[in-house]
Order: sequence, then C-alpha cells, then structure tokens
Amino acid sequence: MASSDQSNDHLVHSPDSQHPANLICELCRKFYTLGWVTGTGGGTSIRHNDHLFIAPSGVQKELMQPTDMFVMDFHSREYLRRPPNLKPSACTPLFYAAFSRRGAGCCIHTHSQWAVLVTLLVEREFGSSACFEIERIEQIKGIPKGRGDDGKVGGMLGYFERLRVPIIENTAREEDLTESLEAAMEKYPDTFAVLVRRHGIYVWGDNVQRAKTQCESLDYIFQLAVEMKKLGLPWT
Ligand SMILES: CSCCC(=O)C(=O)COP(=O)(O)O
Ligand SMILES: [Zn+2]
Repeated sequence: MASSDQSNDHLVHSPDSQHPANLICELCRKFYTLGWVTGTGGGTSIRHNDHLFIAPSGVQKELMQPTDMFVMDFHSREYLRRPPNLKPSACTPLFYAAFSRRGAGCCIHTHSQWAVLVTLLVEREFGSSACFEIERIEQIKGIPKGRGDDGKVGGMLGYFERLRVPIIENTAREEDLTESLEAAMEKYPDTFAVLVRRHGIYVWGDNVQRAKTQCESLDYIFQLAVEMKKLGLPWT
C-alpha cells in the first residue's frame, strides 16, 4: 500500500488512451461540451478489475489530468492513491453503489438541464412519487431491458416497450443521496439510471462504452420529452 501521496503514480500513468485515468479525463472533456459537467458538477468513475478510478471533488472536470485521479481498492474501500491537496468526489458512495450492487464497470453523473427539467415536469404532472415514463421513441432501443437470472443484460428495450427511470429527491449534500439511490436500485431492479430531482442523473453500464451510450440515449430522450411537453404531445 502507498505510504505517501506521491507513491503509486504508476496506477494512473499509462500511454494507453483507454486506461481509466486517461479515459475519465477525456470523457469529462466531452461531457463538458454537452453541458453535463459544467461548473464542477457531475463526473465519471470507472472500475478496472479491483481498482476504482475516482475524480477529485470541486474541480473543473474538463481540465482534469490523469495524475489528479484517486484510486480505491474495490474490496477494502481504501485509497491506494490520493493526490495531495485534493478530496475524492462527493459522488464516490453513489458510484460505489453502481459498482457493488449492479456490477457496473462505469458510472456517469450529469447535471444535464434536460434531466433536471424532466424531473420537474414529472413532479408537476404525475406527482413526486412518479418515475419518468416514455414509449414509442426509436432511441429507447439504446437502453438495456435489465438483467436475466444469469445476471447478464437481457438485450435492449424494444420500440413498443416502455422506458421507466426512477426519480429520487435531492439532498443538501451529494453523499446523502446514497440511501435513496440504493433504495431505487432495489425497487427498480431493471433500471440502469436514477434521476435526481432538481439535480441531474446517475447512469451506469457494464463498461464505459455502454454507460456512455445509455447516458447519451437518455439525454436525447429527455430533451425530446421536454420539447414534446411544450408542444402538448404525450409521452405514453
Ligand atoms: C456545483 S456541483 C455540486 C456538487 C455536485 O452535485 C456534483 O455532482 C459534484 O461533486 P464533486 O464532489 O465530484 O465535485
Ligand atoms: Zn451532482
């Protein structure tokens, strides 16, 4: 185990663009252009074998360098690498829930305005206990159906199936969302995403590519849903 903050740098140094420390920085630069991680909000975490790669808290997520990454051991939850003068993301316990409870390889948290608006529209129209529901939109084929008894993803939603995304209430501190996120995972075992009212969304997938595809598909659907609502068109 590392005895100083500077040690274990080898965990984040790699010429491979697909190394999690490099990938988190590149993804956050892309997500920034989408308005997902502006003003230091939002972020991304990746699990690689027993190592969790976690960004620092309260930094400009589009300007991060691989050497800014924390590395946590999945089993002990101890930090193998802590960059000096930085704190790990406040989203860490929520990312951990996706890794431990859902076997995720990547979890993305966005502050997308489309996700926030959808949580407000659902509350106004269907009440605070309702989840977001939509059907007969081609892009829902970009969202997995859930897992079979073997734990494997059971294919993607079909055009005539209904997408449901649970919504939890926001809290004063990001960490305090953990309990309700875990409860939503229990209540909706097929879901790969949880919206947070007036805040954003957590989306996870088996690997980076799947989490990114699902997050993009959901954001497209939320933007469409907001525009549909403005035009008086029903979601279901
Ligand atoms: C203005 S961002 C407020 C905190 C937040 O919601 C978030 O997602 C970022 O947390 P982090 O600790 O990763 O900066
Ligand atoms: Zn947040």
